[in-house]
Amino acid sequence: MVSTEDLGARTGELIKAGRLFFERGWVPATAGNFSARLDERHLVITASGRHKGELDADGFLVVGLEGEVLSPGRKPSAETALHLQLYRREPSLGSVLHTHSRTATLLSRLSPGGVVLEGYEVLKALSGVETHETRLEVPVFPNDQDIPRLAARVEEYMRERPGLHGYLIEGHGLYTWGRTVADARRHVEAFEFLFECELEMRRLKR
Ligand SMILES: CSC[C@@H](O)[C@@H](O)C(=O)COP(=O)(O)O
Ligand SMILES: [Zn+2]
Repeated sequence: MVSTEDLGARTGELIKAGRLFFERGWVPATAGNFSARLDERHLVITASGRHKGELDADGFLVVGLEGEVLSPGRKPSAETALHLQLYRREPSLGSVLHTHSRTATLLSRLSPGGVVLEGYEVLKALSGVETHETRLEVPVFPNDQDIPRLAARVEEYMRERPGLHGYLIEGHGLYTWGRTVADARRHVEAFEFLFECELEMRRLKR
C-alpha cells in the first residue's frame, strides 16, 4: 500500500521542480515529465500533456513498475517506459526528471555521436564525481516515437556502460535521475549549465 504521506511529499517536490524548470525555460509548452519512487514497486509520475510549470496534485498518478496505472481515469506520461526502465534496473533510484531545454535540444542535434564533458568544476555536482578532471560521456540516442523501443535501446546501452548520470535524445531533451528528487534536480541544473558552456565553447571556437 502506497503511503499518502510519501505521495504528497514527492508530488510537492516535483511540483516545485516543475516551476523552477519552467522559469528557466527548460520545459516549454507541455514538454518534460517527472517521476519519483514511492516504494519498491510504485512511482508517482506526471500525467500526459500537463503544463509542467503549473502542476498541482491532479497532474500526477501512481503507476506500478510494470506500467500498471493505479490512478483510474488518468493517463500517464507518454514517456513512462523511459522512467520504468531506469527504476527497474536500479532499486536505489528515487527520481527521474526529463527536460526539453533549448541548449540540450541544440547540443544533441550537433552531437549525434554523444557529448563529452570534461574540465568543468560543476561536474562535481553530479553524484560520485569528485574532480573536474573527470571525462563524462553523455550518449545521444536518436529520437523515436516508439518509446518502448527507445527504452530498450537505452537499457542495452546501460548494460554495457554502468554509471551513467544522464542521456540526451536527439532534437528532444535530457533524461537524468538521482537517489532523491533533490539529487535529480541538482543533476538537471548541472547538466544544463554544462551544456550551455559546451555550446558556447563551440561558438567561440568557430
Ligand atoms: C509537447 S512536446 C513533448 C512531448 O512530445 C514529450 O516529449 C514530453 O516530454 C511530454 O510528454 P508527456 O506525455 O506530457 O509526458
Ligand atoms: Zn520529451
